[in-house]
Amino acid sequence: GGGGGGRFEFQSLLSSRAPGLDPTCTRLRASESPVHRRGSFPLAGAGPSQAPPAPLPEEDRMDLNPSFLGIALRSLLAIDLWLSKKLGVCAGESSSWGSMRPLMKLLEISGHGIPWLLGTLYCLSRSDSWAGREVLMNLLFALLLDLLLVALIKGLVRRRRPAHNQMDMFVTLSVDKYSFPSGHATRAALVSRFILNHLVLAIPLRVLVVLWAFILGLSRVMLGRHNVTDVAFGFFLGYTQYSIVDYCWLSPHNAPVLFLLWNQQ
Ligand SMILES: CC(C)=CCC/C(C)=C/COP(=O)(O)O
Repeated sequence: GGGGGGRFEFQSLLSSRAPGLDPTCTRLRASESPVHRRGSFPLAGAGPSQAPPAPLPEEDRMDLNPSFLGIALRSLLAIDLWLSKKLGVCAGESSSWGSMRPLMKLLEISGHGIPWLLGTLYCLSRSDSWAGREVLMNLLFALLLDLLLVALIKGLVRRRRPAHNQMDMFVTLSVDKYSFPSGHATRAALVSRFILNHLVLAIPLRVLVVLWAFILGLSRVMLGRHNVTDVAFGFFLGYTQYSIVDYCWLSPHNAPVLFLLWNQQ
């Protein structure tokens, strides 16, 4: 990793073990030692009358798998940090695409939770049809579910934002100091799937909605707010959240109290 954050993240991966103790090596040594002890490999000078190799004990065979997984995860993390640093071209005014920063920040506001929540509440208050109210009530439920799940995962994972990020975001919650997953990416995927499923739009507008979601996700990395994996997982989570909302769809039949309460406002 070139940047401070990347370097630190690598170091934290390495320093999670005792100094000089590489778990990969430790595992390999642990796996090798019983083999050697049992003389499973033909040794130089060993006669042909040597007994056939004893099968590896169960725990030794299983022990190799986590190290492969570990190596794969560490490689993915290394690629993630490297690519995110490369793509963070609007991270500061002096960055190579620094002049695009205001535009990226405008995009950031377009996917922020506050305009979406306030906009939905406003439309709900103006809506005069049951059908419209039902869709908006579910959009509100989707937005709140999204905020809750993202805050929960951010608080559990606690992945720091990239070191090159400037923390100058418009209204944040305390968990927003963490970066995994990107709340803008979850909202972009959730809201765009919601819109595509519940609004009748002409094809060019549908394309625009998908483009907005994609560019918003990309802009998170370009602004240096997130690593690529934060955004990729955010898209996945937002897409899945829509399935949850669709499954639990609120209607006057299954949530009559909610609709009656709103009606009396
Ligand atoms: C204050 C409210 C209602 C929402 C916070 C929205 C926010 C700032 C999310 C962080 O998004 P990223 O994880 O993409 O940076």
